[in-house]
Amino acid sequence: MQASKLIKSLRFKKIVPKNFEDFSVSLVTQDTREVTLGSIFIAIKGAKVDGHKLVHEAIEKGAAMIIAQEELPAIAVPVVYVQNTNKAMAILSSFFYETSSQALRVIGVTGTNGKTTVTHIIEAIFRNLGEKTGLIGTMYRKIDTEVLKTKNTTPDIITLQRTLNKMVEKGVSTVAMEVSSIALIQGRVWGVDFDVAVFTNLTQDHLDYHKTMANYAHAKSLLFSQLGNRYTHSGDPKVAVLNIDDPIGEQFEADTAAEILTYGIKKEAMIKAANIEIHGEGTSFDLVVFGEIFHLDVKMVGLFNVYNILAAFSAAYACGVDPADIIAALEQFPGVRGRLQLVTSASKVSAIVDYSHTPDGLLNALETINDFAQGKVFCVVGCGGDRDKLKRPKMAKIAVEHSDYPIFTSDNPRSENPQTIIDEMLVGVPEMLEIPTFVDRREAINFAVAMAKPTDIVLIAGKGHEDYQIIGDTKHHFDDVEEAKKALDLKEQGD
Ligand SMILES: CC(=O)N[C@H]1[C@@H](OP(=O)(O)OP(=O)(O)OC[C@H]2O[C@@H](n3ccc(=O)[nH]c3=O)[C@H](O)[C@@H]2O)O[C@H](CO)[C@@H](O)[C@@H]1O[C@H](C)C(=O)N[C@@H](C)C(=O)N[C@H](CCC(=O)O)C(=O)O
Ligand SMILES: Nc1ncnc2c1ncn2[C@@H]1O[C@H](COP(=O)(O)OP(=O)(O)OP(=O)(O)O)[C@@H](O)[C@H]1O
Ligand SMILES: N[C@H](CCC[C@H](N)C(=O)O)C(=O)O
Ligand SMILES: [Mg+2]
Repeated sequence: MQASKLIKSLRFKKIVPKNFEDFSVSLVTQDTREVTLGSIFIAIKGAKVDGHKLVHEAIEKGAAMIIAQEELPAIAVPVVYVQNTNKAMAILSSFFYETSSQALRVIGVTGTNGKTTVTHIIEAIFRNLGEKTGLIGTMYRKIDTEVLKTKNTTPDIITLQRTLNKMVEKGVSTVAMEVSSIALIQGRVWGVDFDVAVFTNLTQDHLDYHKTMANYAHAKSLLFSQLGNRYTHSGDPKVAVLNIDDPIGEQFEADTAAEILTYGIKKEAMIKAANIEIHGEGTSFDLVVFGEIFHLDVKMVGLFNVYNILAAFSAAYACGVDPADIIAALEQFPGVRGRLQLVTSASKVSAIVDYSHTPDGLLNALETINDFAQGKVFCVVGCGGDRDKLKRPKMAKIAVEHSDYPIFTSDNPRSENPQTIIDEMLVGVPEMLEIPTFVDRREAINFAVAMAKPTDIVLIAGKGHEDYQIIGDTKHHFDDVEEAKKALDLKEQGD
């Protein structure tokens, strides 16, 4: 695409110099590390780095045009001044990648917990229909069978548009993507044409970033206001899928002009679950779809997973998929890696690795395990460094109140002192209780497994699929499932 054509998409701008020699744009990027000959570099004022200070580096690497929001000293290439480079980035990347999201069915999922799980279930439903699917979220970006690494749950808008574009090229038709609250505030999905937006739930997380729960809820609401009321490329109406049991779900009804599809268990919903029976190997329940009843036996356990299944079912139903086809996929779905993932052993002690890193997530995981545990429940848990500090005493209290043996440890301490994080967890626990604490997560897991007796369960919470521990700026290899297996093997050898 020619530069002159591309920057036409920015209406309010000043170009210096006014007349420039046109060129074919090789890449639009906000990152100097990606710049190649013929790129347009967009200077973003980030939390750590100001892209305006990196303009010379970008030009040295071949940038042929700069988009800026702050006055730059005279430079060798044309500069397009705009009011907000973040917005310009959204507009330019959408045009450069030819508004790929309009050629795809895009299902966005937001909420504190359950996004990764729900997007994986949605992906499985459409894949089961024989479609090529896309997935964007915490664990990876998936373009049909190709798996790409990811830094954020919701990537920056350029990476996102690039990924969507590649999906179109590869023949993908439906994309399930996690949309985090931070991404919504930062405009990482500006310009993305969602067809369906799903809300899972809202409980405490990320208050380090949003400061108040009201701000956090507002951030989530942006997905629903952004959904709009236009008809999709296929002529289907846009739909907001809302968990009606969560009071915030009800609030979001007023934030969108799209059609509403509600799901829930407690309140009167369009799509409901009833007669729920949870057992160690799975869950059975009746799915009530506008009054019509279907019986389901799924492999996932826990009431919260019934909510996740309802959310995914509703999203597919909103796209017009036949309930029988959705149910066929739901009954086969094996669960997601690192979400209540069972690690068994001959010693009959089991470990469960789960990504519960919020108070509500931890409570749900423990309540679910308590429902089917025959022996005692151990809970190895830590709290992330450089993340919401208010979660720490709350998660500690939940571990103490809902498990028989809580053990506190580290979970990605990042730039913080791990012992300080543990001390801040201990604030939530009555002083007379002696909680074993281990800064070294491996020691904590080994201790719990060594103490456990046959039929006991050791929940290892907070890191799920993560295969690293971030200490300072360094990512060390660390995998809870691997560690649990090693500890269980060691226990068997010792017995
Ligand atoms: C606090 C926060 O959200 N930070 C995000 C933000 O980074 P930032 O503002 O600090 O950016 P910066 O590093 O100052 O860089 C500014 C600009 O300079 C550019 N730059 C920088 C260095 C360089 O050498 N060259 C260069 O061009 C950068 O590309 C950028 O354009 O913009 C970046 C690009 O979009 C994000 O990757 C980054 O996420 C960081 C890694 C992060 O940890 N974010 C977390 C808090 C987050 O976003 N989490 C959510 C929710 C998770 C969940 O609940 O599932 C998520 O969606 O991941
Ligand atoms: N619907 C739900 N309600 C409450 N807790 C849930 C729900 N679904 C999952 N959880 C808990 O939260 C953990 C994380 O689940 P999942 O990865 O699906 O959420 P997420 O929203 O993608 O999280 P993140 O914000 O880190 O991306 C699970 O391991 C489980 O303990
Ligand atoms: N998306 C969440 C994941 C937290 C996972 C936990 N292991 C931690 O590092 O705190 C975050 O970045 O806050
Ligand atoms: Mg996720």
